[in-house]
Amino acid sequence: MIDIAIQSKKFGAREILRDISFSMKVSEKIAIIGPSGVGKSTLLRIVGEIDNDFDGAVSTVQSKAVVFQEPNLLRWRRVGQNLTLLNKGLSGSQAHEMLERVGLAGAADHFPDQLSLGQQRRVALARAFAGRPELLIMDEPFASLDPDTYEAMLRLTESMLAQFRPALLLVTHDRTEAKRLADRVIVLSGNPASICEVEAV
Ligand SMILES: Nc1ncnc2c1ncn2[C@@H]1O[C@H](COP(=O)(O)OP(=O)(O)OP(=O)(O)O)[C@@H](O)[C@H]1O
Repeated sequence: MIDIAIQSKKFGAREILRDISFSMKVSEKIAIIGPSGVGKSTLLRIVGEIDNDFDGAVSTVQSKAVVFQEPNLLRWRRVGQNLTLLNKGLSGSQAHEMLERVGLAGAADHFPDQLSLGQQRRVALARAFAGRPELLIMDEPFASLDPDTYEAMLRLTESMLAQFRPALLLVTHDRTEAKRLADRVIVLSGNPASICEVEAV
């Protein structure tokens, strides 16, 4: 169980989040939706322990991975090394297998810039799942993809979630996507933001 209990998050004098509490069961998938600027990414950064400057508490999760909208690959390292450097204990052949899993067999020795943006996002997905995370955090991972690539990425993510079964905390603008990927949808609204609706899918 991962417990999130944020009493307040401020940037300077401005309060962004207030009284946001929920728990995630093992392998539970939760989507966070809400208007632009409401505080979705701020919430993810707190849960991901990237931002510790808030009032409240979140469970410490030993093994977590974060996928952002940008693939955020190390450009000067080969694709295979992008997987092994960030996942201690992952062998070169295991990295190969993960790349094969995302449809990129043979890409291990390429540099990220030699791949398309869609392929780079697949690498980011392989890197995230390679560590077998207990919690996967995704911040609008499918934004600005063309429709075919979008559908392919969504399907790949669905099948990897089913295979590896991490808990998922996903931020998206898209309610349909939220319902497709998540067991529960949490809607944030207000200023400061709090939970205005929780929808079981
Ligand atoms: N480091 C920061 N310093 C000051 N204000 C910040 C900082 N990061 C975010 N904010 C502000 O906090 C508010 C919430 O931002 P956040 O990025 O969490 O929103 P969001 O819901 O993820 O938006 P979007 O859907 O557009 O990505 C915004 O008003 C933003 O300007």
